[in-house]
Amino acid sequence: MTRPAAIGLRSVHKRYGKSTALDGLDLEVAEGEFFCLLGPSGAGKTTTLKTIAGLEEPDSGAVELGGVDMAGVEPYDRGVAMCFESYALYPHRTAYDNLASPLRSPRHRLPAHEARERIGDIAELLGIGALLDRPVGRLSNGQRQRVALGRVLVRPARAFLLDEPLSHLDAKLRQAMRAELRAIGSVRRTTTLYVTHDSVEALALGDRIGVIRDGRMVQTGTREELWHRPYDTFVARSFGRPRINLLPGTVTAEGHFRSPDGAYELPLTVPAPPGAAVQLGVRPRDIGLLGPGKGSGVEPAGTDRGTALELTGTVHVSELLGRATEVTVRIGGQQLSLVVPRADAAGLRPDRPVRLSVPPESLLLFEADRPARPGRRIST
Ligand SMILES: Nc1ncnc2c1ncn2[C@@H]1O[C@H](COP(=O)(O)OP(=O)(O)OP(=O)(O)O)[C@@H](O)[C@H]1O
Repeated sequence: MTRPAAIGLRSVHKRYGKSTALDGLDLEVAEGEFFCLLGPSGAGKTTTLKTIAGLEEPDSGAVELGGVDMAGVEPYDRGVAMCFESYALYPHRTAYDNLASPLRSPRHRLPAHEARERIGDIAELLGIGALLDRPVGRLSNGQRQRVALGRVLVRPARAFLLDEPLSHLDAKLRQAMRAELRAIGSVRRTTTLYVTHDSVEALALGDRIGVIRDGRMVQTGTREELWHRPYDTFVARSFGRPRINLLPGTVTAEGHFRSPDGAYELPLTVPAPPGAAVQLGVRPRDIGLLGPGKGSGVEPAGTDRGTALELTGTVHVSELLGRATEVTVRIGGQQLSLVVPRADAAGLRPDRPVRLSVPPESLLLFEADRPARPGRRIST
């Protein structure tokens, strides 16, 4: 028999007046898994956590923890620990006291020395070990946020529900904390549902990631699945900076992709219906720079470089991104963004022709976007 999911949401609906927060949300988080819920503002992420914690009742659908329906079960009895973005701490008490208070409740009471050890370990990993004697009111926002996170992680729970717990930290600390967070013993042992709108964070942390939009789960999967086999253009756009290039065009009778002005055609590896309006997806880091071009327009598939496809365009702009350069190239009426090592881009000049290589296996094909629905990926 398979174990029931640690957290299961079955077609959960939740409205606030006229606005729909959850629109039939399904979610399954396995025991011990670190699951990241990624979505833009207003997608329903916080509502999802509150519904699991029992702070909100679903209008319909079910929330299960360990296979048990939670309808009518009080938040306190659900055994989950939640950290809000707007954290509630006792400002006049020390950081230590704030961390210790969950361990004083009858349910989680620990012998004093064990509590001290646990608090010390977590404070150390969160980088607040030296601040334990300070009143929380005298800490920075970022320090306070770490105390709030520590307060959740310090007590045993069947699941941690974390809502943007690193949002108030500066970029450097945030990156360091990401690495630390998963190393914390209690996090390693405990099912964790982690909400973020930052795709880099989701990719770095999640065993699996769920992409949520308008109160529905668009896709769940590993980072590889979401990256290489995105369900639609919304998921494809959610990962990778600069964003994936999505080039509108049509499918020719021969099954090629054709740009709207006919400036170029590329052979496709997936069968698509001739005449269909599609979008070709290619990530900026998958495109190579072959060197200056001889003229503008199209060059057919190269034969000397294996199966790489070649395109010729003109340089529009280039922008430094640390050690790499983002180059925008115009091909007919379309623009394509690519990221190349800084040295490779050194000789590029605006309005000069360049030749690009595109590995055919990196191409993704999507239906055209419709106003209410991002185009779905077309696969074999
Ligand atoms: N208490 C409430 N009253 C009215 N509307 C609400 C309430 N809570 C949430 N909503 C609405 O429900 C939708 C989902 O909100 P939710 O806070 O779950 O989104 P989110 O993905 O967490 O967004 P953010 O990243 O901005 O926190 C939004 O349209 C929001 O305005």
